[in-house]
Amino acid sequence: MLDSSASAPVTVRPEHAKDDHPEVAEPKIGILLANLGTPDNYDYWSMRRYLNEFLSDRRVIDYSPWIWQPLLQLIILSKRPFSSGAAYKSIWNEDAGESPLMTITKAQTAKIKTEMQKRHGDTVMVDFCMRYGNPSTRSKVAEMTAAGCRKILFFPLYPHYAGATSATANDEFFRSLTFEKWQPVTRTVEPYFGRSDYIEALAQSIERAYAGLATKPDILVCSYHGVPIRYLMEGDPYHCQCQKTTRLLKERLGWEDTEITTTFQSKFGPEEWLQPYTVEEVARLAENGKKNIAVCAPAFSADCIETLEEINEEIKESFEEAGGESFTYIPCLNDDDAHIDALANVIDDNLKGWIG
Ligand SMILES: C=CC1=C(C)c2cc3[nH]c(cc4nc(cc5[nH]c(cc1n2)c(C)c5CCC(=O)O)C(CCC(=O)O)=C4C)c(C)c3C=C
Ligand SMILES: [Fe+2]
Ligand SMILES: [Fe+2]
Repeated sequence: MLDSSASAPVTVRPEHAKDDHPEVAEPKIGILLANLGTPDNYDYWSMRRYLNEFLSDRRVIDYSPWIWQPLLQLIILSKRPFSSGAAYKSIWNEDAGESPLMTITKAQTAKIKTEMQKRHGDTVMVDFCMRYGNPSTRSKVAEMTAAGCRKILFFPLYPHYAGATSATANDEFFRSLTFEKWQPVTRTVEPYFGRSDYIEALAQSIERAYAGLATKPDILVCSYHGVPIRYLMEGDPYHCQCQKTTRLLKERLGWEDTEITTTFQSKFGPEEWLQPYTVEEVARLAENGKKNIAVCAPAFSADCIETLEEINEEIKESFEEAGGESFTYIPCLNDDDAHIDALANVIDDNLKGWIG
């Protein structure tokens, strides 16, 4: 576990303090990165605990709990922990005893910490938390305030805003603040789906992947995690932000419309989700003669079950069964240097007035 509080906080006495005052830590600025979360293991109970917390979140599934909870507890959570557990097992980082999302989030945090300390020295403290599972948002907010962070910048690591991701991470952060006697000053970070440094990092990763291929793919499929269409109609801007990322990427790469497309994956439940669905679109592409495709996943800042298992196993299979010949998955930006630099720039832009 990455431990940014390894050195004990330096404590000072308030200037007017008598002996009956507690000591307080030297003030710092906390940068708390947040990702979605992940199970502690892939066994039935670890999976059930994780999925229960995740799928009970009303920002994710907004049905009335009177209808949803019996369905979730009695039907979904009696089956899905087995199938999801098997999917996690196929991608698990056995050496570290954790999921890829956890390993990559730790690597990102370590690099961002080095970069921020290079830029700002010891006035900043960098750490990460998860919305579901461990390390919890509440535990990290408590650690940061105890270490003297009188200001905290909370940064959900999603390029695009969605109620089911950024907003629920922020909700949990705000709830965590309710437990602090001396609440820090806080800010949350604007989505970065259109920033030129993020688009540049994406474009470079695609150019690198294409340079290593014998033949240029017929098309690049930008596969974003989906949400129900109803969420878009109720005002969630996620769809439009995803479309904009693809357009900016296409412009930066200097490509034609026919060389790149947007799709949505990971449909869950009976409602209609954003379309086209990746799993169907790759089959259609193969049937229409596009036998050589590449797929990237710009909505994910780190590879996870949805990219390593769903895209690179299920979606690839759908393409090949429809006659596709060559399927290249381009990994997420993860701890790529250009990505870390872009994230550090997002942090710096959001620290304005607090630092420098
Ligand atoms: C990248 C943005 C994401 C959006 C938008 C999103 C919306 C959303 N997700 C679900 C249901 C599930 N998502 C699951 C996993 C998962 N989702 C994201 C990201 C977004 N979700 C990530 C990064 C992950 C992977 C976590 C990991 O540990 O690797 C799952 C779990 C899959 C499983 O275990 O079976 C579900 C279920 C909904 C319903 C939704 C929008 C309403
Ligand atoms: Fe999801
Ligand atoms: Fe849109």
